[in-house]
Amino acid sequence: MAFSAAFSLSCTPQSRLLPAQKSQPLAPTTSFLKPQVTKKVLCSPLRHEGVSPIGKNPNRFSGRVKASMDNKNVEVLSKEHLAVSLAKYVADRSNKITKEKGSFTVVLSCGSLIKYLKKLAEPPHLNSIDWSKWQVFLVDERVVPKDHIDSNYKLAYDGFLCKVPIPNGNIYTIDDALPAEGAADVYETTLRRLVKSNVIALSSASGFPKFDLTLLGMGADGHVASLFPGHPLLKENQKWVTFIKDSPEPPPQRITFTLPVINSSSNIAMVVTGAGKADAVYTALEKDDSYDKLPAQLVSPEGELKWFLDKGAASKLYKL
Ligand SMILES: O=C(O)[C@H](O)[C@@H](O)[C@H](O)[C@H](O)COP(=O)(O)O
Repeated sequence: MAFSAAFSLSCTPQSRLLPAQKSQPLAPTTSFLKPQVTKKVLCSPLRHEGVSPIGKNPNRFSGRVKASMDNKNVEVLSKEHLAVSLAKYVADRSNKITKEKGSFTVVLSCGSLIKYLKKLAEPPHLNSIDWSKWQVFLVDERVVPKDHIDSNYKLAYDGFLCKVPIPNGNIYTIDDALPAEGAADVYETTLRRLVKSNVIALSSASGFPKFDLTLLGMGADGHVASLFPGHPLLKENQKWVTFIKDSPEPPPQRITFTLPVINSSSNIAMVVTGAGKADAVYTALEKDDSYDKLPAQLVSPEGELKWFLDKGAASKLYKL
């Protein structure tokens, strides 16, 4: 089969059965954040939930800090808490949607996102999620062999997928024997077949496939999937999956879901960490009216959009 559900790869089969790692106690690193008053602040006053003062200093808190910007759903957390909160968010949706429709279609981007999924592979989520109902897709993939260091599949498999009991046949990867055009066409054909067989829903609003949950990272330039700022692919509105041969970030050849497919999702979580992304986060969350929008600003799902940020990524939103 050209479009393979691949498990022929580097992670040893035994690793699927390894007991989950013992979770580390959470470090009390998150400080109480004050709204920035020196520039236009679109966020309502910060709410802090479940936090408690550290020692005698009333301005230092452990736990999580929540912000709500207009209607935007944003959580600012320490990296460790981010992984905990993201796992709960994914598990809640998995449990609810699996109960409702008997399956859960999940789209993953790669990069640093994968390491923040680690808590899903630990109790209680490891045992409470019905992994057999997961159908997993990659929002973009580099056109390299699946065992290549640049392969998104390899990253996702080694970092997450091989640690949870998702059936081999439910993970959809590119045909790495094909050039970029062919790999994109075959991936789209597979999505169309899965829509026909009701594995993937179709959005009645857009006519594009409607995944239950899309988990996205964002580059420092504001790119999502392999949709880069100013690139003509951002305007693609017919294809479901397309290709790029001049990616500004290596490797140059990739396939990617198009924006209408991403935006047809029922739920999207943007998971962004690091101070190097603070400018793009600021633009994406606070500059609704900019003319030349960043790809991340164009992410607007039919359902819910939630941002998970660490303090570094949120540092232009608030004065720390
Ligand atoms: O293939 C890719 O390059 C990824 O899918 C890409 O879209 C990634 O998600 C972002 O670049 C963020 O990556 P980081 O979180 O590692 O910065």
